[in-house]
Amino acid sequence: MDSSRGTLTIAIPKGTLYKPSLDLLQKAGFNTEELAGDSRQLYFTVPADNVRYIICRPTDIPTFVEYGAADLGIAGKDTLAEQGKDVYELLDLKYGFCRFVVAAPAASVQECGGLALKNRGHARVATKFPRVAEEFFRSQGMQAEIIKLHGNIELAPLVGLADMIVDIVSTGRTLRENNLVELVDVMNSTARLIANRVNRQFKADRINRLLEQLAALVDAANKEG
Ligand SMILES: Nc1ncnc2c1ncn2[C@@H]1O[C@H](COP(=O)(O)OP(=O)(O)OP(=O)(O)O)[C@@H](O)[C@H]1O
Ligand SMILES: O=P(O)(O)OC[C@H]1O[C@H](OP(=O)(O)OP(=O)(O)O)[C@H](O)[C@@H]1O
Repeated sequence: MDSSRGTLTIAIPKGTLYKPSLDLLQKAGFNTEELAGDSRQLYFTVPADNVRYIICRPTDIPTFVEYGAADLGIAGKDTLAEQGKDVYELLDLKYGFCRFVVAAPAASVQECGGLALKNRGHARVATKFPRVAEEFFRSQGMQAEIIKLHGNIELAPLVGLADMIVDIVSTGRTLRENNLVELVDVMNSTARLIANRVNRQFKADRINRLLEQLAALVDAANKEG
């Protein structure tokens, strides 16, 4: 088996991780110029690099990779933790840093006697990450009713849909501007390079080469601070 042949298909997440992902690939010597414009095209082939890029919703990246529609993809650890898809996590790319937190309205902190979670008893929790939330509350020995939402989670406790939220926080601005406070820091998340389990072997030479390049770039960026 020649494990270096064939076009490599890389799934790039649109949204927050899009630009840093293209920047990293460009630094590794890949031509990502065509993807940098404001085109609505979702599929790009760069024959000179023997690479094909597909542009996906961030939460769909693990699915494209699991099914082998992409050999590689870039996804947040938050998404990977939530979905538990059968993909190979190759590298922590160390950008897209955010944290999973439990948060509640500032006003309720006084009512519950402070930030301690245990004083809150049975709680209704809104989140985009029901699996992470459920596992967290179970690990605390707490009962929680999990309400799945698809975005703007911070709204839920402000209108009585939930007592608390489990969501990701980056700068903390969204929590602050909605008068919510962090009760618990659950887990950190950064972007990860993931691979399809079969194609990781089948295209091992190419993937290993790319992996080494990216790992060196990530290391260098980290040393720069
Ligand atoms: N405010 C943020 N700061 C830094 N990284 C973030 C932030 N929000 C999300 N991320 C990271 O970027 C990833 C993609 O988030 P983004 O907001 O672009 O898409 P999404 O709305 O979560 O995805 P989808 O459109 O598929 O539902 C997240 O999984 C997370 O790892
Ligand atoms: O701490 P901050 O820097 O304010 O960032 C946190 C916000 O970013 C994410 O939302 P996103 O923009 O992905 O929108 P969403 O609510 O539709 O998921 C997250 O769900 C928070 O709302």
